[in-house]
This record gives sequence, structure tokens and C-alpha cells, in this order.
Amino acid sequence: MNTDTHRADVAVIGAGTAGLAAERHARREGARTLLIDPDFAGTTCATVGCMPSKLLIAAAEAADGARRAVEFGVHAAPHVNGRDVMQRVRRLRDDFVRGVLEDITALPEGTCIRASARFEAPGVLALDNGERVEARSVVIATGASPALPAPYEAVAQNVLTNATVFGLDVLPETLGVIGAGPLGLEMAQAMHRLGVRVELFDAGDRLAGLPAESSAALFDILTQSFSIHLNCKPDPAPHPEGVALRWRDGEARFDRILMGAGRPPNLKSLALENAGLDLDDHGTPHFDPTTMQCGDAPVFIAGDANHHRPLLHEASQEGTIAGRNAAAFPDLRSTARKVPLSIAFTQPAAAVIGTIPEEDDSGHVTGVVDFADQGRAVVMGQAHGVARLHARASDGKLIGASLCAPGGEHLAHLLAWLIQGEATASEALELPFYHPTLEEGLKTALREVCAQCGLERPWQRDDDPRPGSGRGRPDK
Ligand SMILES: Cc1cc2nc3c(=O)[nH]c(=O)nc-3n(C[C@H](O)[C@H](O)[C@H](O)COP(=O)(O)OP(=O)(O)OC[C@H]3O[C@@H](n4cnc5c(N)ncnc54)[C@H](O)[C@@H]3O)c2cc1C
Ligand SMILES: NC(=O)c1ccc[n+]([C@@H]2O[C@H](COP(=O)([O-])OP(=O)(O)OC[C@H]3O[C@@H](n4cnc5c(N)ncnc54)[C@H](O)[C@@H]3O)[C@@H](O)[C@H]2O)c1
Repeated sequence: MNTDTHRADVAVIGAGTAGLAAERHARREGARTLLIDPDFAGTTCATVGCMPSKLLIAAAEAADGARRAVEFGVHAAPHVNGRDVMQRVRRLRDDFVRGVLEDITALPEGTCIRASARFEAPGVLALDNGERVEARSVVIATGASPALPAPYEAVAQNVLTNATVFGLDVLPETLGVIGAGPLGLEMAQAMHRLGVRVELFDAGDRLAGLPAESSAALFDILTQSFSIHLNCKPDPAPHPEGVALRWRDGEARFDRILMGAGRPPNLKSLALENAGLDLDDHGTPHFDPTTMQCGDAPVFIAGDANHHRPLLHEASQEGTIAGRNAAAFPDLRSTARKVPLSIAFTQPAAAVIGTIPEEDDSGHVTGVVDFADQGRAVVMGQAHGVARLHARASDGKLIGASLCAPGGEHLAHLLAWLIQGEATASEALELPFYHPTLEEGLKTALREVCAQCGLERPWQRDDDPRPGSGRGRPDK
């Protein structure tokens, strides 16, 4: 065994999105850095996360578009070749991964250590290649891995996760999807559109973390295509041709199960008990999300590893904050975090933005737009979905929103930007809205907020009672 000891100002554990950002920003501060990873295979986002899943969704949207074309008088019959679909997914995915690997290769010589790390003592890491690292500060950026609930261990050979599903050569004929979080929902809809018989199960009562009303709207839309069983934790059993799932009022056989039951952080193998950190009940260090510091130690935690906001843009920002502060310790800088924004790339897309108030909180008002009657949505043949905007009752300041709507990913961004800019509903209405667009739908909800808060609407704007199209709900 090798017993070399590497010394650095900042050691970063994990070369994913958060770890790469942390290393880069620590180095920018003048720190001598080390980046430790057993694989250096590319980030989760590029290899088995955001990018391949969106590639699969793009293929599914193409099939769905062809199928729905008849509504427009265009006759087309899609033939989905699963092998071709998966080949394109992997070909383009590999291009994204290549870009990440080029960035890693360009790191200063001696920065990367190919190994798994765990804490031996505060500031001291033991590597599984027998080497050690001593560092003034450590950044934990070890990401997360798919959960496999215990009952599924007996059928594991037929369970796909995000780590394996994009490696399929051909699509299964039938797929049971466990979990109606963003992962399960996106994959279930995509697979259904590609011709796979899909059923989706979730132990809880909501889709994609949406509040009740928006979740119910999305449920109604998606279940027109495939079955979703909520409050349902099926029991799996081995079957000669796959896996049998049994639940309270049904049973079915599936070729494969796709597991989307969450991704707990990769912390267990780190021996955090040796790091001198204060841990919560789940074994996650207590940390400050404005500095990423764990307690008052020279240890920082970023990305999925802290389970705070397990999303790509958050991993990137957290890595940046952690890397800068690890290098400058104890001279820490704190920063306000961005407005929370999560989007599930279903059709219609589902999103939660900012703060969703409790139903019985009288300090807020809610404006709603129903896209069933929104002009552009009707034109597109996607007239369904809803957006719910929440504002402070005292002054109409927008605080949060949830939606499932056509163009939802774009509407969600506009709303996040308005909320982060601390706009009131009245100020939002003063902004330009082009016609005919899905964005116009938001005017209905904004006007409703203004009316409920007693806010004046901009005097110079014509309050067209039928926003968007000559259709739509009468103005309030
Ligand atoms: C299917 C799927 C789709 C997704 N889609 C989206 C999306 O559309 N939009 C979005 O915002 N987010 C999406 N996400 C979430 C997003 O991918 C993650 O939030 C993000 O990639 C997390 O980055 P990270 O740096 O924390 O972790 P990772 O990129 O996973 O990096 C962690 C690294 O740590 C290393 N490591 C682990 N343990 C050790 C150890 N002991 N020693 C050394 N190294 C170690 C690993 O090898 C790995 O390289 C998706 C996730 C999945 C699974
Ligand atoms: N568009 C996106 O941003 C996107 C897409 C995919 C994944 N992701 C990220 O990937 C991670 C994993 O996503 P996810 O959807 O798996 O996690 P999640 O935690 O959001 O959802 C998991 C779901 O599984 C259910 N569940 C757990 N155990 C179950 C069981 N035994 N039976 C039935 N249901 C069960 C839970 O009730 C929950 O609804 C998250 O961090 C997410 O942010 C993001």
C-alpha cells in the first residue's frame, strides 16, 4: 500500500458539478487545490441525469407531436424504433460528457487524484488507494445515489435506475415506475410516448412536489394517457418474465421497474464522525446555506450531498460559494440564495417557484389562470393546465407560484425572475406582454391578485377582458 501524503489548501471530494465549481473557485482565490474522485467519469448531470433524460424526452415529444398531428389535419403515423432512440440519446449524451472530461483534463497537473475519500480526522482524508490528504479546508461534493427500497432488493436484477436506464439498447414493452417525483414523472411520460406500457406508483399524494391544486390538475392531464396510483406503495415479487407488482386494488407484471424513489446523499462512506462535525438525524452535517460552511469547521458541503436543493443550478452555485469560502477560510462571505425554482419537464411542465403559503394563511392572496381557455394554448392544441400565483395581501408583492402549463418551463422562469426582483402584481402588469402568447395567460392571474389586494392596475394599460386571444375568462 502507498502511504504518500498529499498537502493542499483546499481538498474537494467529488468531481461533479458542485465539486468542479468548488475546485475552480478555490483556485481562483489562489488556493492550492486537490480534486478527489474514484471515476472522473463526467458529472451526474451529463452522464446519467439532466442531459440524457432530456434527450429521451425530446424523442418522446417528437413521437407525441406526430401522433397529435392529426388534430391539425396533418396525418402521420409514428413508428418508434427504440434502438435508434437510445442510440441518439447516448450519442448526444456522450458529446456532453466529452465536454466535461475536456475541462477535467485541462485542470493543472497534479490537481486530480483518482480515489475514494473518507475522513480520518479533521482536515485529514484517507484514500482507498492507501494515500492520505491533509488540507486546511475540505469541500464535500459527493452527490447522491438512487435509493433502492428494501422490498425491491429481491427483484434488483430487473430494476432500472437513472444510472442504468440510459444504457438500454431496446425499450422494454412494459415498465412499472416507482416514484412520482420529477424523475419518475419525466421518465414515465417519455416512455409512454415512446410506446412502452407504463404505470406509475407513489407512496405520497402529490406529483413532482406540487401543492395540492396544481398536482391535481397535472394528475388529471397525465392520467388521460397512463395510470398513476397515488398513496400506493406496491409490493414487488420476482416473476419469470420480469417483476410482479401487487397493490391494494390491483396487480400487474412488468418487464422492468424504473426506480425514482429519491436519491439520498453519498455521505455514509465518508466517515463523517471523524470530521469533527455536528450531524443531523440523517447523518448530514448542519450547514449554513449562505456560506455552505458546516458548523464552524473549515469544512463546506455543496450540491446533492447536502440534499438542500438537489438541482443542477443550485449545485453549481453552492460549489462556487463553498470553493471560494474554503480558500478564504476563516474570512467567509455569505450570499443570499436565489428564489427556489424547480421544474419537472413533463408536458405540460410542472414547476414550483418561491414560497407557497399555507392554505389558511390569511396574509396572502392567490390569482389563478386556467389554460383550458387560453388563446395560444388553444392554438397549440395544448389547452390544459393551470398557474397559481401567490402574493402578499398587504402590498401585492409576488412571493411564489406553482403551475402545470404549456410552456411551463418558460413561465416558471419569468415568475422566478419577478419574485426575485420583488415585483408586485401591478408592477408585473406594467411589463410588456406580446400577443398571442402563453405569457399573456399570466395577466389573468396578476389582475386577480391586484383585485384582491386593492392594487391599482396600470392606468395606461387596456384591461382587455379576454386576455390572449379573444377567448378567456372575463376580467375581474
Ligand atoms: C435522471 C435525472 C435527471 C435530472 N434532471 C435535472 C434537470 O433537468 N435539472 C436539474 O436542475 N437537475 C436535474 N437533476 C439533478 C442534477 O443532476 C443534480 O442536482 C446534480 O447533477 C448534482 O451535482 P453534484 O455535483 O452534487 O453531484 P454529482 O455530479 O453526482 O457528483 C458527485 C461526485 O462525487 C463522487 N464521489 C462520491 N463519493 C465519493 C467519495 N467518497 N470520494 C470521492 N468522490 C466521491 C462521485 O464519483 C461523483 O463524481 C437530475 C438528476 C437525475 C438523476
Ligand atoms: N427536472 C428536474 O429538475 C429533475 C428531473 C429528474 C430528477 N431530478 C432530481 O433527481 C433527484 C431524484 O428525483 P426523484 O424524483 O427520484 O426524487 P423525489 O424525492 O423528488 O421523489 C421521490 C418520490 O418517490 C416516492 N417514493 C419513495 N419510496 C417509494 C416507494 N417505496 N413506493 C412508492 N413511492 C415511493 C416518494 O413519495 C416521492 O414522491 C432529485 O434530487 C431531483 O431534484 C430533477
